[in-house]
Amino acid sequence: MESVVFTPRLFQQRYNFVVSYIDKYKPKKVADLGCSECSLLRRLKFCDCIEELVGLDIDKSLLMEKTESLKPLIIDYLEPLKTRLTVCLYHGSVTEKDPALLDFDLITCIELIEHLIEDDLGKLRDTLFGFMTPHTVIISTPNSEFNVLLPNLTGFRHYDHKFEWTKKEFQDWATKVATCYNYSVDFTGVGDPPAHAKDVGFCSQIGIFTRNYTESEDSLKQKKAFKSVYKTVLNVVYPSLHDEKYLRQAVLNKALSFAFNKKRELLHRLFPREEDDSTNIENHKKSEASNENDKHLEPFLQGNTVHIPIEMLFHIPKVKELCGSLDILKKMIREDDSVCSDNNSVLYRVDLENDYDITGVPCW
Ligand SMILES: C[S@@+](CC[C@H](N)C(=O)[O-])C[C@H]1O[C@@H](n2cnc3c(N)ncnc32)[C@H](O)[C@@H]1O
Ligand SMILES: [Mg+2]
Repeated sequence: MESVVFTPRLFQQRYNFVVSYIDKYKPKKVADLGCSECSLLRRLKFCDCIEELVGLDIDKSLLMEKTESLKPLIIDYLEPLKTRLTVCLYHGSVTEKDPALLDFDLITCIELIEHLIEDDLGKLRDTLFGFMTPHTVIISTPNSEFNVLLPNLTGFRHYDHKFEWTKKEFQDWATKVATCYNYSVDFTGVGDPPAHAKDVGFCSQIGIFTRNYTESEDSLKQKKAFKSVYKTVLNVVYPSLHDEKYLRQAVLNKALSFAFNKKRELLHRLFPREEDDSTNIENHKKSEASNENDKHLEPFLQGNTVHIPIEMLFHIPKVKELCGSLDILKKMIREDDSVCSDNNSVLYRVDLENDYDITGVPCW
């Protein structure tokens, strides 16, 4: 038989499906049940709208192995997120009720349900739709009708699967669940069948459940009083521009690296290395003359100090966007001990005779 090749690979198509859903509906609180090696969570970390991202799995060793990959990297500190983001991993079972998973906008179960014995599937149904009650649930599971197209497959697709359902079996189960817990459900899937076997349907079938009612504050409050049973494996808050410390750092990184380059450019212009002294002095004079007119927007040299006007730094689009007003930028610069400044300029003292500035860094 002609083998079926998925491009992108099937698991990636499942993740892409979730990411597209998130891009469209912008949920803020998202949880992935049976998150396994956290591959989906690592992708969801980059969805701007998500403020709280949670993974739950019963396999603690898998979670422990992957905690590092969900912690902020150096780049996350250098380029803080615009939104807040907290990432939590819990060790626990989808059959247990814990307030940590209440009040979510979206909960995904990607290739999870087929790993549960009948009794646990019943408990998941009750926990997910009767206790967690997120606004939306996305469940994916193998479509057993597709199996005839998978070469060399005997039995189930994975040794741990407890069942694999036809389209009708999944849709019957999902429709019953939806009716029972007051959700609506739509069906789709990923992994297109080949043209000659369209009837088998998608390789992975997907149900999207949407809650039909608004949860009352009272009901939520009662459930929040439940005892916690999940064990926290990871709880990290990503650096975000909502945090004054990271906002200040992001503004100063941008503004001061720009100021430093402007200082170098100015000194290059005024004192080209190949030039003789008389040209240097002429350049210097010209520069001082022109700067009288627009000192607030052009760097200039006065005595042995380079002035980089703060107003000029404020016109860097990113700096303007981040700090909003010139006064705030001035305050941030004034309060940073590592920067020498007066109220109008960032100042660099330079040792013109030796081509070095006072910090020992070559001037140009
Ligand atoms: C096939 S893997 C899921 C893969 C993952 N969702 C993905 O798409 O990359 C099934 C996962 O469900 C987890 N699991 C099985 N029973 C569970 C339960 N009762 N509670 C939580 N997780 C469970 C397993 O440990 C495993 O990591
Ligand atoms: Mg599976």
